[in-house]
Amino acid sequence: MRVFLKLGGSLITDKDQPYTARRDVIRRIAAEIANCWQKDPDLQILLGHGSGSFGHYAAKDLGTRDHVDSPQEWLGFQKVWAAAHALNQILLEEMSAANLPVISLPPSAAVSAQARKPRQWSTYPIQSALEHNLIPIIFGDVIFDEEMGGIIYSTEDLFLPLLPMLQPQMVLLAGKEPGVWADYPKNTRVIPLITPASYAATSLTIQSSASIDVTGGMAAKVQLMLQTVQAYPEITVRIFSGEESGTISAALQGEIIGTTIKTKSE
Ligand SMILES: Nc1ncnc2c1ncn2[C@@H]1O[C@H](COP(=O)(O)OP(=O)(O)OP(=O)(O)O)[C@@H](O)[C@H]1O
Ligand SMILES: C=C(C)CCOP(=O)(O)O
Repeated sequence: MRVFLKLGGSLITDKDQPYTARRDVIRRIAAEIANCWQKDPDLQILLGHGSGSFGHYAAKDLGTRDHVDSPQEWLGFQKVWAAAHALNQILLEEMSAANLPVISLPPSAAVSAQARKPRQWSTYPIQSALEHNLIPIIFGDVIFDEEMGGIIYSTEDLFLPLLPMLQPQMVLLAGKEPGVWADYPKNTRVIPLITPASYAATSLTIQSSASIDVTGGMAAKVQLMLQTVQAYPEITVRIFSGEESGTISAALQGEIIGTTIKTKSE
């Protein structure tokens, strides 16, 4: 089984406190992944992580989401890069401490874009790492763009172009919400299943993040995941909370959890 797993910034950082990682949560998740990894030799994981109160805070202050031009903005671009990579370093430390064979393949060094569309990405290292039983890590990062100067790709933006080559069976997005709320921000009812047809037929309240965030929060996540299942109907997407112990391993083992996005009902 090949899985793309995103650890959302809302889970691995305190998104309301600048530059604050939740090390205890990251450590517990690393142990859960390690447990699944040891039990299932066929499990292949592309691990992605969001930027939470690291990259998003830097990007909000410096305005780097869609365009970089002036010398000042380029210095801002570097600051967002530094923030995103600082969080990646913490992830690497905790995953390595759990004996997971992680290898970080930073998108800023591998991807180039043109008018926000990925133009070039040498994905062979990711493919080769997966085939040789390593766990490649990618993360929301700054990207050099031939037209816009610099932009930011979220982890979900990065997952999308990798689908045709890597063909995962599942895309798991773990955050702090138990799923997609039908009645956000009242938050009394999680939507169990979203299909392209059900999404088109309902007017759901799916919005951006309540915290500082430059990549569109839940609204962008759901839209990108609908694109995912429309293009690759065999993929199952789950959006769920990784807050409770055992939820990441349950999702990795294929349990139905949170909100499922699929072309048809299960
Ligand atoms: N209908 C909804 N259901 C759930 N969350 C919603 C909804 N509408 C808006 N949101 C907001 O979107 C947030 C989730 O998106 P966010 O981008 O913060 O997740 P993440 O991927 O964990 O973070 P990051 O982008 O830092 O990696 C929720 O915490 C909430 O504030
Ligand atoms: C803000 C930066 C650098 C990346 C955002 O990626 P995301 O947290 O996956 O949305």
